[in-house]
Amino acid sequence: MNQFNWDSSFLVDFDLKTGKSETAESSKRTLSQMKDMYHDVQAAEEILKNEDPVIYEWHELGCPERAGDLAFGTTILYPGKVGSEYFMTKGHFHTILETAEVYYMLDGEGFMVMENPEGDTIEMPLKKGEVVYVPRRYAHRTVNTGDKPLRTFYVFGADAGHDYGTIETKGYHKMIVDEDGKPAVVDNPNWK
Ligand SMILES: O=P(O)(O)OC[C@H]1O[C@H](O)[C@H](O)[C@@H](O)[C@@H]1O
Ligand SMILES: [Fe+2]
Repeated sequence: MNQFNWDSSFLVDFDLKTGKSETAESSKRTLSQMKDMYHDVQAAEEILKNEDPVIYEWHELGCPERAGDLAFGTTILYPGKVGSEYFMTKGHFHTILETAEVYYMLDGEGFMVMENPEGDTIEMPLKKGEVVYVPRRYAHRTVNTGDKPLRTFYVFGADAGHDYGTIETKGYHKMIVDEDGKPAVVDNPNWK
């Protein structure tokens, strides 16, 4: 569904408090759809016995995947943990690896966890009012270390594409866990 004319101008609503939009389509990922991304599989199974929580939702405009266009929207990542690991997005490389992205932090606190194919990693702490620049070639995942939703507004080159497979099979080098009530960056023992 594409209700916007990307060859003309248009206006769209985004509520910069809630991150929600009346117009943009919303999609969600629940724990059952991404339980294998978490380190503590047993903790994930325990939660899923009682409920299948929404981990995050995002609003997008169905931008065509054309070079030169800009895709943008918002993501709302809910607070919570699976074992000691904070709720996070699935994360992806861009299929066109040389595509950067910016995220403006509307609310909340957390980390942008990034890594490139060479294994260089960046764990950038984020708080409300900051813009994080995700450079070309870096996979990116948002982690919510706070107790309220982490809300971001994002923009990236629309032809970038999403490569989920690499992260699904290899995982990330680093993970963000709760250590005595504070977020800590640790090596992911499951990294392949
Ligand atoms: O693609 P995920 O890692 O699941 O995150 C979901 C969405 O969140 C972000 O805001 C991105 O900019 C989107 O491109 C992405 O599809
Ligand atoms: Fe991206």
